[in-house]
Amino acid sequence: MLEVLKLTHTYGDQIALDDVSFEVGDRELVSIVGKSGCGKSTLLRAIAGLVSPTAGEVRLSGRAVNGVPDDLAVVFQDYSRSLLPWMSVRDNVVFPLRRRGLDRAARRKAAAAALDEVGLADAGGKYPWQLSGGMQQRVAIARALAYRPTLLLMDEPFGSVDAQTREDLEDLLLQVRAASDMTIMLVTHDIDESVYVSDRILVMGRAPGRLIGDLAVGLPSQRDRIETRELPEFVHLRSEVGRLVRDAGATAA
Ligand SMILES: Nc1ncnc2c1ncn2[C@@H]1O[C@H](COP(=O)(O)OP(=O)(O)OP(=O)(O)O)[C@@H](O)[C@H]1O
Repeated sequence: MLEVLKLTHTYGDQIALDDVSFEVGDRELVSIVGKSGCGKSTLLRAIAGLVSPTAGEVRLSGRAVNGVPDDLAVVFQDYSRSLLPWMSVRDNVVFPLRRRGLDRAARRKAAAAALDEVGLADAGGKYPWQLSGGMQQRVAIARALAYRPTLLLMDEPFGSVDAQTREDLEDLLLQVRAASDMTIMLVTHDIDESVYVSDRILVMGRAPGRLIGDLAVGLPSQRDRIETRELPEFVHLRSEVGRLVRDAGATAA
């Protein structure tokens, strides 16, 4: 469903992405990991049509991406900037649905279902600033779910919440993923997280950003935050990804 073909991007004379190619299949959940500055966000922005690559191409469902595609949603790390503080939680979720051509009743119904799915059925009338960080990120996820994208891009979505909330949100991601047809690409610094939630992990090396690993995660689809992490396959894969990231360049993550 997604093809990234010989993608190169430079900022001035700095090469952020160098000849990156891969494909992602329908309903796959693929994580991108790598040290800080290796080009993960640039790659995600190029897939989202927010950055025009210097060379190469992104194709979504067979069509070249030249701007932000209609059937795409993005969840960013910084929920406080992505949610509109003057709108209720419900209206934040409803807002992008105008682009979907839904009438008012259908928009409200879709928003209520998505808020229910993320465990915030009763929070629709509240404002984002009345919620905890983890709840605000749930709202951002509900907004993406209500939109029913073919492709969901997540850029460090759990990077601004505490460790316990992060685990809850990882489980929420697994749960919403099981209940939908979305393909998901997740940028994360957290190798443990990448192994726990993904079907596949792409590892990027830095300076310039290249793909240095593409690993299948052969864990059962039913995952448990404690038991899955005890499985030998989990421990092995976490070490393998960790080694690739560690040996990829000298700059600290
Ligand atoms: N708008 C920009 N203008 C100039 N250089 C940029 C810009 N955005 C990113 N870069 C540079 O491109 C390289 C890749 O950045 P990018 O943000 O894609 O990496 P990243 O892997 O997502 O990093 P992090 O994990 O720290 O968010 C870095 O060296 C960065 O300094």
